[in-house]
Amino acid sequence: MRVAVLSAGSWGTTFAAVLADAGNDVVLHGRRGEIVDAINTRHENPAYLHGIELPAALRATIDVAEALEGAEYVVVSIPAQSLRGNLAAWAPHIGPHTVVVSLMKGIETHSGLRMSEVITEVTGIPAERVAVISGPNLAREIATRHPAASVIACPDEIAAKALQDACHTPYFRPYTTTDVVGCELGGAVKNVIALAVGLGTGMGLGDNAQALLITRGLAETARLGERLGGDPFTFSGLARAGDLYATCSSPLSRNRTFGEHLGRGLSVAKATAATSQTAEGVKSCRAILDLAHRHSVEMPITEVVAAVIDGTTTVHDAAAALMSRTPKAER
Ligand SMILES: NC(=O)c1ccc[n+]([C@@H]2O[C@H](COP(=O)([O-])OP(=O)(O)OC[C@H]3O[C@@H](n4cnc5c(N)ncnc54)[C@H](O)[C@@H]3O)[C@@H](O)[C@H]2O)c1
Ligand SMILES: O=P(O)(O)OC[C@H](O)CO
Repeated sequence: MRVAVLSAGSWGTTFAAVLADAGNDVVLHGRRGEIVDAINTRHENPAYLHGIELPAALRATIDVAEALEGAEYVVVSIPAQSLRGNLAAWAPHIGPHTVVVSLMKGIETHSGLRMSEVITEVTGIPAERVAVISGPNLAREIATRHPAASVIACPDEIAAKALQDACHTPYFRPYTTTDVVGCELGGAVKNVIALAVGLGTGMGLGDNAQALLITRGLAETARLGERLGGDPFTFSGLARAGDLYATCSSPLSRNRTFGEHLGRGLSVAKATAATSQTAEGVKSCRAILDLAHRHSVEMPITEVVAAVIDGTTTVHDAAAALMSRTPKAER
């Protein structure tokens, strides 16, 4: 398959390597000439995956039209809030039969739309040709070719199966589903829960608090997912429980690390300055909360994370607010 991957950040580069290892003809688009040159000549992305050898067959270009020329799949991996603007510029170069694949885990702030919804809205490509890949996929581990699994969600099962074949390698095992809503919400909300776990870790609240946040985080994600039409099975699957667990427990997670900075007393501005890569939960948490309010879904952890990020509460008041909620039955 001829595949374009936009763009050469940590997950874009890693997934481009997976696709190249699976035997596809992959062109990766990068915005910085020095990264593109390093990928083409040294087979390394020093800015995002320092010290990891990329497949020799993987090509990179700074010219997005060149990357998109003849692509059967266009894989998009940029910060969620920049998707709409970039897509509008890229759309004229995307072929009429191309399948667009989102690797992004965020919700658009002003519209509350999921990434696949932004893609269909901006490009006019029908939902049957828009797929989402989501799961416990810490980029650096996969780039190192450690084993991982993920979920390909697409309303068209045949399209999902074709993409599954295209990205299956000895170290990357993709499953398929038609539950796009459940997969995308799982990926976006786990970032917010990882921020909460990071907050608790930074404050030194211990492992019981971490388990509390992960488990009740899963419960509030399931409430939102169910209300928006997600499949209950997805809640226990790779794109929901699996990704939540990996992100909340790994020091590689940018969201968890961002939360840790806040828990140790850094301001949002200082934590942002200390974070060179995308921590999607920081911007998406307010959009997720707005979505929850619109659909009358209670999300107490997301509520306090959004308040900490907005600066309307302190991390200590946030923890106290969660613990002083009215006791109730577990469900
Ligand atoms: N890194 C991971 O382990 C991982 C795994 C699964 C999903 N994701 C998701 O993939 C998406 C991308 O994350 P990432 O880890 O590759 O981020 P990253 O910060 O490592 O890379 C971001 C990429 O987007 C480009 N970029 C930044 N701002 C841009 C803009 N305004 N317009 C166009 N391009 C811009 C950068 O040049 C870079 O190539 C996020 O939604 C993230 O949640 C990441
Ligand atoms: O580093 P994070 O927090 O963006 O998480 C990366 C992946 O989404 C884990 O699956």
